[in-house]
Amino acid sequence: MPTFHKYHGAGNDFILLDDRDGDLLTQLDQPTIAGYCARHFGIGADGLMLLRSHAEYDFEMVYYNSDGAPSSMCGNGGRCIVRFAHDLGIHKDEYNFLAVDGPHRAKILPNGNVTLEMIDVASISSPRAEAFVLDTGSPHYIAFVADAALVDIVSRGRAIRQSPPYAAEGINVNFVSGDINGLSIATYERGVEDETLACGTGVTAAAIAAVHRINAPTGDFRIPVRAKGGLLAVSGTHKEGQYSNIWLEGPAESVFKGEI
Ligand SMILES: N[C@@H](CCC[C@H](N)C(=O)O)C(=O)O
Repeated sequence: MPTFHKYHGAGNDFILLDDRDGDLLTQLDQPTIAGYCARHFGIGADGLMLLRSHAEYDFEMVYYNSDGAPSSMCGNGGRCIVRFAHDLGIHKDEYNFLAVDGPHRAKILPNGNVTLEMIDVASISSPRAEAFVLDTGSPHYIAFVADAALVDIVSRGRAIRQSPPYAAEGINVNFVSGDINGLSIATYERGVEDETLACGTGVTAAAIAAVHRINAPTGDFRIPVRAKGGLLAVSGTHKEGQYSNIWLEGPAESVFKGEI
């Protein structure tokens, strides 16, 4: 097996593999990926990604949750794979890569942060007061609470994730406090089945839900979001319940590399 690389985005950590030669995908089955991601018996990570060649894009991102199953979009993973591409010598002013939810643009900012364009959002439901469900590339349940730091994330998050409307497909569950001036968030992630220190699609969903919740007038927004593993920011444009030009910004850093 090749060299592996470990990255994190605000504490959401990933194993990255360079599969530009195209050999790895078929060698990796679910137990193998889950074994690499295992915290005590493996490398340890919330997910694993392959960076693959693509004829029309700078690269393709293939993402697996730590349970070893392929999953939907990972926002922090997308930001980390851009940093990984740069570290592999793929240098662009603006990256254009393909992920499971379609093409994404991204930039490495002068301060070292990576900003990633996320999919538009046009559909938000509210299953109960102060709760919102939306898809930002991955499905998210957002519950506004008085203080996200005081919530028992694993027990309350798991109960919602396993509840009848969501049990089959799964959902990521985020507890959020604050408002459009600044949010704090804690996330229970599907496919990790535990709390993670940050979740990029969850942070994006929380910021959009915060705008939606107050029925904000048409305009642009930029909301800092404090996750347990670091500070991110979400900017975008809101017009009559449609959210577009959404960018997720935050740290994306190399941790170490090794041989499997
Ligand atoms: N950590 C992620 C989300 C990864 C996918 C998620 N576990 C799911 O299955 O939906 C992020 O940063 O967005």
